[in-house]
Amino acid sequence: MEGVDYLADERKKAQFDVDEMKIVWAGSRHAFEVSDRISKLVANDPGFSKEERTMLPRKELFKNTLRKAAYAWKLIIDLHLSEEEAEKLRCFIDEPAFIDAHWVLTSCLTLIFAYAKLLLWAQRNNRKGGCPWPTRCKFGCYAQTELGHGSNVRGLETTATFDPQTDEFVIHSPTLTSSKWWPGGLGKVSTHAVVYARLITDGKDHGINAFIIQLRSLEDHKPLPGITIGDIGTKFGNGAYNTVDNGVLRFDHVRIPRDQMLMSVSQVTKVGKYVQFDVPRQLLYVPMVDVRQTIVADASTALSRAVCIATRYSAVRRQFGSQNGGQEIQVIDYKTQQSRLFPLLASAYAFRFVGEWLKRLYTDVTQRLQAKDFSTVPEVHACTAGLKSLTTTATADGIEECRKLCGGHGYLCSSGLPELFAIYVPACTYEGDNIVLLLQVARYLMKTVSQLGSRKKPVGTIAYMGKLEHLMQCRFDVEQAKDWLKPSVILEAFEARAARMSVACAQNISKFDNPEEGFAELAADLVEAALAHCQLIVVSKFIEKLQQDIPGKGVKQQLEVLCGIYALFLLHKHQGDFLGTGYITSKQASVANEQLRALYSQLRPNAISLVDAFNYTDHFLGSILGRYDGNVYPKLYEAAWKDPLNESDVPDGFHEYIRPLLKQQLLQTARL
Ligand SMILES: CCCCCCCCCC/C=C\CCCCCC(=O)SCCNC(=O)CCNC(=O)[C@H](O)C(C)(C)COP(=O)(O)OP(=O)(O)OC[C@H]1O[C@@H](n2cnc3c(N)ncnc32)[C@H](O)[C@@H]1OP(=O)(O)O
Ligand SMILES: Cc1cc2nc3c(=O)[nH]c(=O)nc-3n(C[C@H](O)[C@H](O)[C@H](O)COP(=O)(O)OP(=O)(O)OC[C@H]3O[C@@H](n4cnc5c(N)ncnc54)[C@H](O)[C@@H]3O)c2cc1C
Repeated sequence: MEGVDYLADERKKAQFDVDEMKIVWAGSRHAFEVSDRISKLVANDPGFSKEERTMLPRKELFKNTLRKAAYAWKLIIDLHLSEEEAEKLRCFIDEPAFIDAHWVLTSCLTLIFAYAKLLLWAQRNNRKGGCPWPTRCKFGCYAQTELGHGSNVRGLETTATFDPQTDEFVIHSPTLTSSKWWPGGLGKVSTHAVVYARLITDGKDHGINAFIIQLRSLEDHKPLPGITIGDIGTKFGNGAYNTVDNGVLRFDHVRIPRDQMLMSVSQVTKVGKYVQFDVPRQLLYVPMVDVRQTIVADASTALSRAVCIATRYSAVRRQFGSQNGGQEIQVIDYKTQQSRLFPLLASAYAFRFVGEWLKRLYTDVTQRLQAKDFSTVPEVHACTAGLKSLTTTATADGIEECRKLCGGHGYLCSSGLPELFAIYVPACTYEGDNIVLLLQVARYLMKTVSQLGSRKKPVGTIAYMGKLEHLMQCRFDVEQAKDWLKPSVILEAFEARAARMSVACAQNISKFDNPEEGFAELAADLVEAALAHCQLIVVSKFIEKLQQDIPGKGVKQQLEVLCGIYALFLLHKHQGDFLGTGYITSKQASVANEQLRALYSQLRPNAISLVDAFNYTDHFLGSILGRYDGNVYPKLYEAAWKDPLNESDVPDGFHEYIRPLLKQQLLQTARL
């Protein structure tokens, strides 16, 4: 039945002001209003329908994405949307596209610009003359990864050899493995790319640098001479990331003007002299930090979508326990369902707040860079790398868990979960493989531990290492479940665990003659230590959030419950670390679990309202199971009939393949 709110009773149970929570989730009243307006604009516009996306063949799917992108672009111009509104439009259209890269390029929002802006900043500061970066009527992509090398950026093979005779670079792909492979937007759309290649002057290899290269004609869109480009093929999942033209690119001695090198860390003069600037070489990598912090901010959006679907459906779905012909039990009331679902709900909120914090940290770093202060680059690199790894792994796993939480119906595309998973899961790989990134955090931690005796005091997220003596000795000395709710207790537990794991790794590495050999041998332990450090950051930023003034009846109390669940769930999951490092006893661990169960019970009546606070439209959720009104069964039934297979009662192929078999079977039966 249309118009009935099947979840109304659940909504009545809320013990907090949902509208105020919506503002906390959005980040501010202004951010809420923009999101609310733009999400409704998209939801009410049939031009942005997603209904048939998982059923379209690749070519049609891709063309449809091009149509949506052009339509979105027109709306931005016609409605005079601001950058903030345009970014929300991109988010709520909910279709990964080449346009993601283009928007970064032209409006400071898109991916490529994120990469280019720091490089260009340095370029502006070190070089006179205009900027070669295309700003109008062009589409860009970021071409770093090659067929043979992705993680190992230093191992890239594409060459950029300077020719002083013509004042040009010759760009070349010397081997098959040097083919650029994966860049989004490259395969069919981009006219330009930022290409990472080895700089060679006078026969000498100066390592990786970035170049802006035109790839396609602006007249007929054909690849320019010497350039081979194509799409790399269909990817995992129906619809999903197949809306993006991830591409392959090869150069055959392509010439570009000298000023198309992004001279951020070094320069090549007209006579071919290589000049290294007085800036850290890592500046070349800083743009990756920009995209990683965006990915952290996006993780909470993807996870909250899955959690919203699974929570609403868990309140609608009933199994077992009917008495005297009454209704069965809502599956959300099973403790096992709660212990799988509620930590994910808590994680969505935790990732939201750590994402906000990371954005502020990153803004601070970019301001420092403008003032040529590079001191905080290592910390922001460790934070973005580590949090990108933690949040994307937890989100990808969380989406899959939400699918399972929805039982069989979660496996239908109409649940929205398979496609959400297929779109999201590459986040564990792109912009840095998650293990490779945790190893970067581990390097930072080992460096910090080795410098503890020096005068360099650890600051920022690593400040806790400054009280190492205390953290190595302290013991958790309280016994009651409610003690686990004290922020200072939780914080010390996570600090002691992280510090002890790092120190143990450092001690084990020191047993090797060669520290690099030790690092390689202990890599698995180092990844665990890095994860413990990152979890500490997330927990501590949640606790910091709670110290702010949070208006609205019951809002702060709900966030306290969520924070407790996030921290105690991690403690339960990684009990081995906490027990192994000797900070808590097994009795204290069991008391913590008791407290965790109590928090689940406190959360239960608020569950539906806590997901309503995400303020997602049914269009954005794209899920029958997650519908706001809970009207699941009639809509599932209706949707089944829209499947192309149901267009006729007798399927194509019946006469060729089924009928002869049936006849054969009939004959055999007759012979018997
Ligand atoms: C809800 C549905 C979803 C909706 C979709 C929309 C989503 C929108 C958001 C997402 C947008 C787009 C998605 C797609 C984007 C994908 C783009 C890409 O994938 S681009 C390719 C990215 N590639 C990588 O990330 C490669 C990973 N590898 C590396 O980063 C490095 O090579 C390395 C760090 C592993 C280097 O290793 P190594 O060789 O040991 O390093 P070096 O010797 O070169 O340097 C070490 C030195 O540098 C410091 N360092 C390293 N990285 C950085 C950095 N990024 N910033 C600052 N400093 C860095 C490192 O700490 C070392 O410093 P020392 O002082 O020497 O210790
Ligand atoms: C959807 C998608 C979009 C992308 N978009 C772009 C783009 O726009 N532009 C671009 O340039 N690239 C892009 N990429 C490429 C992406 O950045 C790389 O795939 C990523 O950096 C991982 O590198 P790799 O593929 O070389 O993995 P590998 O490094 O080959 O990883 C394979 C395995 O080896 C392990 N491994 C590797 N090195 C180490 C180590 N040192 N220690 C321990 N284990 C290790 C990894 O953990 C992993 O398990 C995209 C990728 C995807 C999937």
